[in-house]
Amino acid sequence: MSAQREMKEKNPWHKPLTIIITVIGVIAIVALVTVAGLQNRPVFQKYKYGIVLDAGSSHTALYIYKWPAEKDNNTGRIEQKHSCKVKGKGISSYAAVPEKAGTSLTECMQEAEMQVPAWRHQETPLYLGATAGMRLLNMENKVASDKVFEAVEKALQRFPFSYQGARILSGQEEGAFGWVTVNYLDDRLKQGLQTTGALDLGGASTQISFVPHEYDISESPSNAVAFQLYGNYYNLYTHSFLCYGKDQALRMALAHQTRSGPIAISDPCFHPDYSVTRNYNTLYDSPCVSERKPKVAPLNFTHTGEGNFLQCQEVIRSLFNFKSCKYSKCSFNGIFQPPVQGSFGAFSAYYFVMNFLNLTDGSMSLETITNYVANYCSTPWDQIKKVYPDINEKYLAEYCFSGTYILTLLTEGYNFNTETFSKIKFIKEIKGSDAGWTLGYMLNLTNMIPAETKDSPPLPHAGYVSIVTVIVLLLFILVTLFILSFRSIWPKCSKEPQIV
Ligand SMILES: Nc1nc2c(ncn2[C@@H]2O[C@H](COP(=O)(O)OP(=O)(O)OP(=O)(O)O)[C@@H](O)[C@H]2O)c(=O)[nH]1
Ligand SMILES: [Ca+2]
Repeated sequence: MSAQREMKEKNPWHKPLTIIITVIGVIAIVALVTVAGLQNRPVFQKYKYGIVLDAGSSHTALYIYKWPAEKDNNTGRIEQKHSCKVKGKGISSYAAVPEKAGTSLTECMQEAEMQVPAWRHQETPLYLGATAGMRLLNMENKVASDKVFEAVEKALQRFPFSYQGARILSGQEEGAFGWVTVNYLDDRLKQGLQTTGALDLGGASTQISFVPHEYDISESPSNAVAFQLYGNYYNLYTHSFLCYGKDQALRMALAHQTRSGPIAISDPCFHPDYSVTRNYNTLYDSPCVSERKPKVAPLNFTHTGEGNFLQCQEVIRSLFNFKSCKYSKCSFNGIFQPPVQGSFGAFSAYYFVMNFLNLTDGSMSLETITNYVANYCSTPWDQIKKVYPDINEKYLAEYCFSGTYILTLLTEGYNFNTETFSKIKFIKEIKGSDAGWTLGYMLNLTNMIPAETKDSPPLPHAGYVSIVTVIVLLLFILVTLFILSFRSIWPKCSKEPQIV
């Protein structure tokens, strides 16, 4: 009995001190795990959302962006959650039936309703920005353009989001916001790194934006945009060429070849054996070419292909005016442009076309690419259709023209040479978000490009380290005390080695 009592007294588990040490130890471990967990927890908290509709000349696309709810005070990373391509053509094509411009958006807007949690709908800003298609319609027929906007506004206001308006972006905004998007997604702005230029080829206009090496803004102030982002200053050069998107450029090329009103043309920018009938009125129904419509012309003309890259380049060159330049340097049409500088991201139709032609591999030289396009253009149309049976024939027929146009625009228009051309990356998206002006537009309108940069965890780093160190020290002391109190009974518990 007394031996049992003695054992009990010696057993450290029966000492109040041991119990206290154990309790404190457990609390310390729980505290350590909690602090570490909170400090390093993944950012999967609630999100906020923003929606931008890109009403382009060829089609409209809806983009939903999301960012961590507690970080919308400028520090959270914004990413694309979802995109939806509106069926049919761009809103400017509904000039004669404006209501349809509104209803065309319904499906994508319903998708947005599903994508954004219902409890966030009311606070989710919704923007619509229209680009070159509406710029042209506005020039051509202001009343029709206003009606399209009215219909679009009415349609968008029916949805539960926080509608912030629909408007036409200036070419300068379109270029600058594309540049912001690319550099934001690449984390170049936050880190103050060298920026990347942005090349956007749309259907009706094309934009070039970059930070030049030495830039005398005063030479052409209308091409300059000054930014202060994350504490850094940027003097951006940007220009948008209306009518030089790939659809309007093709119109201009066809207009050039039909200027005398022939019944047939043999076009070097289309494949040999290609042949379609085109309507004169349809071709010349755009402010980019309407003034050049031949006085006397039949209703239609036969458009056949010839597949000759060099001659196609000649036709394309005729769309540019390289002669007049009142500045120190010009791109074309008398527009000031400093020499291209640094790396570039080329997106939208630059990407669609170069990706189709398998020319997005950065290691290919300008010469290889040119030879490839020349060879592609000379391939007969029947053969092309056989090789690509699943590709929309309208797109397929135009890749020869588009490839040649892209090369001519970049080299002779913007003056990229063999060396600088290799710094162009043809991209669709960056880290899961599409390259384009929409993200930059939303960042600007929601004031989400901050002056300060740091993501701050709940505790400052020094505080976190101190707390963890104190807890670890405490644990160490407790474990030592624990071992010491156990040692008092070890001799009894341990087995003596037995000599047999
Ligand atoms: N091959 C191919 N072409 C496409 C695709 N999507 C759009 N395009 C064409 O590429 C060109 C440019 O498209 P976008 O960048 O959407 O042009 P947009 O925004 O409608 O036009 P802008 O208002 O001038 O910016 C147009 O000629 C489109 O018809 C695609 O998936 N594949
Ligand atoms: Ca566009």
